[in-house]
Amino acid sequence: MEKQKVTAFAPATVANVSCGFDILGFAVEDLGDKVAVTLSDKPGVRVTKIEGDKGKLPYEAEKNTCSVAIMAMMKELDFKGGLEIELFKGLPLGSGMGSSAASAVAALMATNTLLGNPFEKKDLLPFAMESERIACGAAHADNVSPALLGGFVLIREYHPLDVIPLHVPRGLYCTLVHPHLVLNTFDSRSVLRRNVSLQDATTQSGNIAGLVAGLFQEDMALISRSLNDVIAEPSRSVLIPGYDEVKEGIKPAGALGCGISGSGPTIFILSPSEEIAWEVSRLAQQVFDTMQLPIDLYVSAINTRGAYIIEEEI
Ligand SMILES: Nc1ncnc2c1ncn2[C@@H]1O[C@H](COP(=O)(O)OP(=O)(O)OP(=O)(O)O)[C@@H](O)[C@H]1O
Ligand SMILES: N[C@@H](CCO)C(=O)O
Repeated sequence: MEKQKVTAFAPATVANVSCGFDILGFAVEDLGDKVAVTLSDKPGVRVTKIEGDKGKLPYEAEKNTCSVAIMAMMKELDFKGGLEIELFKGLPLGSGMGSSAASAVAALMATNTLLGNPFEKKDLLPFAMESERIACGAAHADNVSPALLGGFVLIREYHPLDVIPLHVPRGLYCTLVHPHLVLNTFDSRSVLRRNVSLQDATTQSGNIAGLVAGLFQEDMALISRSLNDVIAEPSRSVLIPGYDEVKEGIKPAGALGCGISGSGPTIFILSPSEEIAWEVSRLAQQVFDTMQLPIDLYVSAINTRGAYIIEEEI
């Protein structure tokens, strides 16, 4: 029987993971956006409801990442019908937790199911990337890929797109420290140096290769040594108060390392156990209490499921 309305969820994601600028990301559990898509007799795509955004997100179909992604999909399918979108934001905007990506991926999952699954899950990625272009000016895939597929995902190449799911080591936990600041990805990209020295390119390549090997070998010490970013972190960390203090405090407590989640201001910390992930969250809280800057803290295993359907209504 034909479905009329489908609701989907897509999780928060940590892009870059230090050394993997624009080419690596992982998904987080529980936190995320929900999108419901309903068939309509009126042709075209409309955003009819947005909750949880404090009135900040656009209803115009050409500006909201949900509708931009769906329109890219409809164009590919030559689908001329009507769709209505309801967005329930669980993620803060401009947080570095892949907020724009989660909306787009949830919208695509719901629409794909509503239309009878014309695409495999991974084939939804190009449509989600179009929405990132609208959100921040660059069609980067390091949030949308893990939001869709779950786990750690490597984008080996963009042209043509070559997306590689990686192994998730047992016991790996993540702490997210979200200072109450807004950093738009567009602005955080504009502070990046346009050129990278040969030495930095070599260092970064060694670390990304080491990180990928460390994930597959479940070698926590190798993961720890590889969490080092010489390309984006030096320009961006100065925009995040408390970043250096958190970085300094967490390793003696047993964490593997930390970095800027996506374009910030959220800081991600990787730990080899849930216990250590909670311990470093308390350390981060102390750092920000001293500065009297409010934060939200999340402790999560790595989400290996990615986006999923919550409900189908007939
Ligand atoms: N459905 C949507 N959800 C979130 N942001 C959206 C949405 N539609 C449009 N936008 C726009 O995208 C921008 C938010 O994206 P931005 O990339 O800054 O945040 P983010 O996704 O949390 O960060 P990051 O990509 O670093 O994880 C805002 O300018 C917002 O208006
Ligand atoms: N790779 C992107 C991720 C944004 O979340 C950036 O660092 O700008």
